[in-house]
Parts: sequence; structure tokens; C-alpha cells
Amino acid sequence: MAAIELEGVTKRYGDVTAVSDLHLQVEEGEVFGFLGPNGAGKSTTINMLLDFVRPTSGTVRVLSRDAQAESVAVRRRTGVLPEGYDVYERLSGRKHVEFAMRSKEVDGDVDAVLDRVGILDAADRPAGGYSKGMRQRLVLGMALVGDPDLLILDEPSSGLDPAGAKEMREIVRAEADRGATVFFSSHVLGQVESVCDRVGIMREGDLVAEDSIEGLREAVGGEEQLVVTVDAASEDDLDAVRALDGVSSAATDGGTVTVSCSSDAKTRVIGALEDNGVTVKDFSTQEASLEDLFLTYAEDGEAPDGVDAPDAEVAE
Ligand SMILES: Nc1ncnc2c1ncn2[C@@H]1O[C@H](COP(=O)(O)OP(=O)(O)OP(=O)(O)O)[C@@H](O)[C@H]1O
Repeated sequence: MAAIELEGVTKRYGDVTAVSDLHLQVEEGEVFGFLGPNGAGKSTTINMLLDFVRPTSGTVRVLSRDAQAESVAVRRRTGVLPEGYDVYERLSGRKHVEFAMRSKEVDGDVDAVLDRVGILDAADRPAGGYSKGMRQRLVLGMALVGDPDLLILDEPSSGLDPAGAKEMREIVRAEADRGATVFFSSHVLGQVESVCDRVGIMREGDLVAEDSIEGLREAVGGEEQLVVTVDAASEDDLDAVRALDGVSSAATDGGTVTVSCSSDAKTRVIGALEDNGVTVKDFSTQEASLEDLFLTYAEDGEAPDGVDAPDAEVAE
């Protein structure tokens, strides 16, 4: 069953189209990473899921309910870590969690929540004295109260140090293992890569890609960068390399030849250079990373071959 369903959702603010004809479905129990650069439409989409913002057109369903007509019921079963949430400066971390439990009308072990997010030691200090990362941990703790069916996390890793970001990922995974659906936004693929079942990439209001991490990896997996250190290489030598099967590009600065090719073409590349009289001193390979792929989508909207691009018409 779908935990989130957006059908043809558009949101305009005056002349600005923040989200354009978005179709998106996230299944129950899925960890979905919602990615895109600043201004892509991520927060607007999240705000429509929670009925903080109303779509200009289209329908939004969350936990099988209408996001507008049944927003109270949706929010009761949803834990939210909003972007830029302000803590109550004078209230302790403990009071914040107690407040979250009261507003969700649930009982729970406050210490266990604070311990889970790593701030039990600071439980009785006013949250105004918390660091940015501690505030983020506190708000995550508040979102986890009552074992929600859906967790919506807007830039959850912001303000967290690497250890904190890792703990965040572990909590996300544990929540999904318990059966919760997790929908979270980020503008950095690296932070979500290891926890997501699937990602959607937004750019200027359009969903430009939607795939599993595995699918994205396959799309970039075929190509590698081969960097060959040589005595000298000419354009003729490069032409011999470019003519080989599996080679998509080759370039040189004189002392190094850089070739984009399939992994089975590497030995042919070395052979062709040597056949042309080039002395090969050394070589190394680099796999194209998912981060490179993400940047390709995020910056120019070009979908590499083989990636499921749901919306062919990418706004420039
Ligand atoms: N209340 C508003 N009034 C006018 N324009 C808005 C409003 N909220 C968002 N926008 C515009 O909608 C577009 C999408 O913004 P949104 O905040 O959804 O992006 P985002 O992907 O969450 O970005 P970020 O990563 O910076 O948080 C932007 O052009 C933004 O300026």
C-alpha cells in the first residue's frame, strides 16, 4: 500500500512554480530520499504532505487519507522534523519531549527517547543552551514519539557532525525495520545513499529522476575513468583509443591520458596506446560515483542512459 501518493500536484507562488505536475508514490515501509538543490521544491512538497501549504492543483494522499480534509488524522500518525525548527529556549529537552507526547496524546519513556538521540545527559538543561546538532537531535526525538507510521524529515542531517549523521541514518533504518515509512529530503546524496531504498531527484519543481540506488548505480556503473600516465601522447594516439569499442571519450594533457570507457575496454586502451608507440608508465581507474550522477541531474537535468527519468521535459 502507498504511504504517500501525489497525483499531478502543482504549487505556484505568484509567478514562481515551486512544484510542477508531480506524480510520486512512496510505499509503506519504504525509505525514500527526496533530493535536489536549493529551491528545487522539496520543502514545498513536504509542506503539502502536512497541509501546511495547499497545492494549486492535484491531489495529495498520506497514509491513505486526504492530506487536506484529514490533516489532523495524518499529523497524529506522522513524526515531523521540519526545516529550521526553533526550540523553546527556556524549556529543557525533557519538557520538549513531554510536550510532543502530550500533543500526540501518547505515553512513553521520555528518557529512552532522549537516550536514543544521544542527549540524555543534557535532558534537564534549557534547550536554548543546546548546540545546533543537539537541537537537531532533540527535534528528531520529538518526531519519533509515539512510533509514527510515517516520518517526514526535512534536511535531517543539517547541523550534525559525521557521528551524528551516522546515528541519524541508523535511527532511520531502525524505524523502517519497525515498519515505518521514512520520507526525507536532502541536497546531499552522500548523506542518504546508504539508507534509502529509493530516491527522487527534484530540479526546479520537476521530478527529474526516480529510481532505486541500485538502479542509479547501474546507470553509472558501466563507465569508468581510466587515467594513464605516459611519456607523451598525441591526438593520433587518442584517435586510436577513441576508435575502440567501449570508449566514449579520451583526452590528454601530454603526460596523462584520461579515458571514459566500459570496464572491459581498459586493457584494449592500454594495448592501443602501446601499439602506437606510447610508453605507459602507470594507470589507475576511478568508478563514477552516485554523487557525480546526482550533480548531473541537479545541475543540468540530463538523465544518463538507462536511468528512469519520469519527466522527459525538464525545465531549463
Ligand atoms: N512562501 C513562498 N512564497 C513564494 N515563493 C516560495 C515560497 N516558498 C517557496 N517558494 C519558492 O518555491 C521554490 C521552491 O522552494 P522550496 O523551499 O520548496 O525548495 P527546496 O527544494 O526545499 O529548497 P532548499 O533546499 O533551499 O530548502 C523556490 O523558488 C522558492 O523561492
